[in-house]
Amino acid sequence: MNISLDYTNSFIEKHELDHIKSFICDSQELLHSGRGPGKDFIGWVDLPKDYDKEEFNKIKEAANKIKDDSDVLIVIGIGGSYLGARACIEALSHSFYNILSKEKRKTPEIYYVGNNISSSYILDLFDVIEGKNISLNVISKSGTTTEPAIAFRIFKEYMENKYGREEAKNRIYATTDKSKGALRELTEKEGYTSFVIPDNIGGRYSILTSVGLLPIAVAGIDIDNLMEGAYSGMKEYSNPDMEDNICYQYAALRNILYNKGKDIEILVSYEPYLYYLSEWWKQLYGESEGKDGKGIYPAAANFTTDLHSLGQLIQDGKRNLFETTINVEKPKKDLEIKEDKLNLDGLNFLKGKTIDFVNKRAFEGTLMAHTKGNVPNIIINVPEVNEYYFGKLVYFFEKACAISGYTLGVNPFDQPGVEEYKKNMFRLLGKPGY
Ligand SMILES: O=P(O)(O)OC[C@H]1O[C@](O)(CO)[C@@H](O)[C@@H]1O
Repeated sequence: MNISLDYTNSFIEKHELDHIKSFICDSQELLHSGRGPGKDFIGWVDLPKDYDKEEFNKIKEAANKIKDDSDVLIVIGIGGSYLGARACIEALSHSFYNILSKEKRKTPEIYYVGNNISSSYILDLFDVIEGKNISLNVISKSGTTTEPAIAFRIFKEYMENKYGREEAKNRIYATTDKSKGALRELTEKEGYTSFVIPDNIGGRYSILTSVGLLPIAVAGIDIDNLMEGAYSGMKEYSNPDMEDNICYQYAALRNILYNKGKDIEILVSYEPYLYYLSEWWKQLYGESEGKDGKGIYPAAANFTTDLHSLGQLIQDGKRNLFETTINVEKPKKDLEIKEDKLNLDGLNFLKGKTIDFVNKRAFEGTLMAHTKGNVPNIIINVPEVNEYYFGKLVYFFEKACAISGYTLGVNPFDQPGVEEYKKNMFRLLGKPGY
């Protein structure tokens, strides 16, 4: 059992892969030699082996304390300081995690703030957490991002009013740079328990650092197995021979398709619990590749839901897109369809089949239809969604993104374009200096 790649429906010929091979090889050399653009942000490459074990144990201790003394964990962060934790927690926890009874869930409810600037969202959350014991994890590498900074100001005050300043300090956990930034300064001043985001790992590559791991561990997810899966990916996906490396093949296929005018990639899944994995993936690929007037637009769709909304466009619209489907081979749970005496819905032909059996036929039918509609399809088969394979899949996407970005000729580790909206917003808000 392993993650595998199927590109038999990608409309890509062998000679096209042969042609791009040397470019992929150069990209691997750039990344592994540490001489490529953005070379100061490649700490994630060896992270699954070289991670700070002391910090890792500190994360587990803090997670246990939060599990013991809190009904709710509030996670403040945006982009790479938010999406990884949420992607993992949603993928590996109950579909209705927060509203499950405490006896069944056993771990704190988890809510995310600071990922938007909606006043209604914050005020509605106050209603949800009323009367509950709270811990707060504020996550920001720069410590200056507006959305989480505003949310933290509000929730810090909330915590201090609820618990008093001393106990609030006991319940606030800060994840930030080791020495720089406003959040680090505040953390030192207040004496919060804090976690370090390594200098050489950018936000969108930080899921397997304390950024993702603390909330993930609070949700009761086994972070040892997660790292083990990532480590397996680190070893397997460093094979320089593209023919034996599915991660490099994925990077190659995307570039070939992009060069043929397919500049939208739809990441498809048939499991709603993978919704936030797609959101995480969107940031990873969007921020890494979308620059210098280039880049594939990373879109996402959840089937079969979106077959009833986007399906028409994918089947018959402009042929500028391709699909990458995450196919979960073994469902986490399954249930059988029973016979109905009246059979008014005409579904008795499915008697004895399972819901996942139907889902898989929907996948196969869609693949056939979209391929017939000239949509190139790449399939990533994942044996099952558990900690191990989730960690491995994360590493697969991270490594493929770096290799794909270098092959595209961009620096996959910067994001200069994100500053533009901030400058305008600050000027409109009257921030000094803008
Ligand atoms: O952790 P920080 O510094 O608050 O940054 C959050 C996010 O903002 C960005 O810097 C820009 O969107 C992302 O790269 C990053 O993931």
